[in-house]
Amino acid sequence: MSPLGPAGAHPTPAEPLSRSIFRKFLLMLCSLLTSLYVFYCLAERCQTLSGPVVGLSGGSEEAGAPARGVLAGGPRELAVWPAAAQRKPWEEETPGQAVGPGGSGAGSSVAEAPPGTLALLLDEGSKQLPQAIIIGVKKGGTRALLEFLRVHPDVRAVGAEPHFFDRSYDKGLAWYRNFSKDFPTVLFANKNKNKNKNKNKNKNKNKNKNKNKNKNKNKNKNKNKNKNKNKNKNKNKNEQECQCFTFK
Ligand SMILES: Nc1ncnc2c1ncn2[C@@H]1O[C@H](COP(=O)(O)OS(=O)(=O)O)[C@@H](OP(=O)(O)O)[C@H]1O
Repeated sequence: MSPLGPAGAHPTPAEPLSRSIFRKFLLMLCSLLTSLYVFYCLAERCQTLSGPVVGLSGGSEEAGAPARGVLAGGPRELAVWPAAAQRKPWEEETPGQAVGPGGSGAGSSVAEAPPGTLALLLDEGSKQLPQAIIIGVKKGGTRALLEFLRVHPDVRAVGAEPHFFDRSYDKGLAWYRNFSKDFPTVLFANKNKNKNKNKNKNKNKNKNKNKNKNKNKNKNKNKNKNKNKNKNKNKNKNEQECQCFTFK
C-alpha cells in the first residue's frame, strides 16, 4: 500500500521528527526562562539584603532605633549595635575630612556606597578607622580576647603595632587612617616597649633586695628608692594597652 498524503490519517515519517524537535525546543525554552527567572529573583534578593557593613550607614536611623549593622552569621550580641555607638568622638576633630555618617573618613567608600553593594564585599571599607578598641592592663588577657574575636569572619584584626596612641598621636588621624588602609583592624600600643621596661625594673628590684640583705647601711635611702620604685610599679600597672579592631 502506498502511504497516504499529508491530509490523510497516517502521518509521513517527517512529521514525528519535526514534533520531537519542536518539543525539545519548547523544553529548552522553558528551562531557559526558568533559569532566567531564578537569576532575576536571586539578584533582587541580593540587592535587598543588608551588607555586613550596613551599620556604617546607620546615620539616618531614627534615634533609639537599632542601626542596620548586622554581622552575617554573628552572635546576637554582636549582631546589632546602636547607631549612636558608631559615631566616633574624633569625627568632629577632623574638619578637613569629609566624615561619612558611619565614621569613615575621606577615601572610605563604605560610607558612600549604598548598602548591599559589592563595594562592601570587596574590602573597600578598609580605610576606615577602627570601630572598636580593646583596652586592658598588661597581662590582662587582651591578646586572648583579640584572638577570640578575630576568629569571627566579620572581624578583621591587624597584627602590627602602629603605636599611634603613644608614639604617633601627633601625626594625626590621617596618619592613623592611612595605616589602617592596609591593616584595618587591630592596632596595638605600648606593649613591647613596656614589657622590656618591666623586665629591667624587675632585675633592678632583685639587685636592690640582695643589697639590702647584705648591707644594713643606708636603710633610709633604700626605703626611699623602694618607695619610688613602687610608685613606678603602680604607674606601669595603670598603663593600658590598646588594641583596635573593626568589623568587615
Ligand atoms: N582566659 C584566661 N584566663 C587566665 N589567663 C589568661 C586567659 N587568657 C590569657 N591569659 C593569660 O594572660 C596573659 C597574657 O595577657 P596579655 O595578652 O594581656 O599579655 S600582653 O601584655 O599582651 O603580653 C598570659 O599569661 P602568661 O602566660 O603568664 O604571660 C595568658 O596566659
